[in-house]
Amino acid sequence: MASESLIEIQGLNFSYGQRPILKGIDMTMGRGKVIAIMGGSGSGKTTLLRLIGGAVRPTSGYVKVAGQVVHKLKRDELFRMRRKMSMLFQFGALFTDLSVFDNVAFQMREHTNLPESMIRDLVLMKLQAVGLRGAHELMPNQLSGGMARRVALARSIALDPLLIMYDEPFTGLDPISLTVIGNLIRRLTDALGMTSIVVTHDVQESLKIVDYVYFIADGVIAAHGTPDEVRRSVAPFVHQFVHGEEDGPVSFHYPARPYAQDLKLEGSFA
Ligand SMILES: Nc1ncnc2c1ncn2[C@@H]1O[C@H](COP(=O)(O)OP(=O)(O)OP(=O)(O)O)[C@@H](O)[C@H]1O
Repeated sequence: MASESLIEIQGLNFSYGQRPILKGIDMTMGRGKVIAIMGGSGSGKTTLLRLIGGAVRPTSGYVKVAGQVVHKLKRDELFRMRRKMSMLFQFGALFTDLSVFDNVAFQMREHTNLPESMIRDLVLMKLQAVGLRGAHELMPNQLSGGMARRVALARSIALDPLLIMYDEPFTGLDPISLTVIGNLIRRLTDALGMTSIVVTHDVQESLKIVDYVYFIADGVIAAHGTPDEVRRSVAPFVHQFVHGEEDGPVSFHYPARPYAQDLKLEGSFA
């Protein structure tokens, strides 16, 4: 029987060279859920997505997707697994010389033997899901930023993935497009029974649409919980993040020696 969780991460450690980036991460992500991963810049969020996608190997521990340990898959098995995952890194650019329709059709033509008539129906269905069926003949340079993201979203669901990973889906959007993209992530996840992982700094927007949040700081899970638990949390780190406070456990200041010492040194130059 298929397990309820799509992703299980156990004791995951990862280093770039000698530098530890992730230190003993444990996570479970259920099917049909939208999960946010938040944390300061450089805390290892994108690295975590790369580990889930099998782009890099853990130093120890593992990531299991649909019951399979990703780093133990053979090359062809990994490619097959990746076909079930979509990764929207900074909302990957569209092919500029292909129409909206052809952008969405691209992977279907590459990876399936479906007849063109069926591809047409499927592409229009995917575009309908993101509200852009009427825009299928446009070229990418005729789209607004928000529309381009919706096309990228339609393209990412072309092959009915089990999992979509979004890296910063809200960056640079106006407030209306931001809500549209957030709601689409939620609705598509529900309609297609996928799992969505959203790496984001946009706390308020993501709390509206996600089922669960993990906060990463210094390579460990600093806090986790449902949006309600996160909103109510008095943990200083979570509070600072949710309320966008400049200083707190995540320091505003780059580490420095005591101020007085620097001032004294400066004086000695006179
Ligand atoms: N290929 C690489 N080689 C060496 N170090 C790297 C490499 N890629 C990333 N890093 C380092 O690993 C750390 C984690 O990077 P990562 O991109 O996972 O952070 P992040 O949490 O996604 O940050 P941001 O929110 O700024 O995108 C950073 O300090 C970064 O400098």
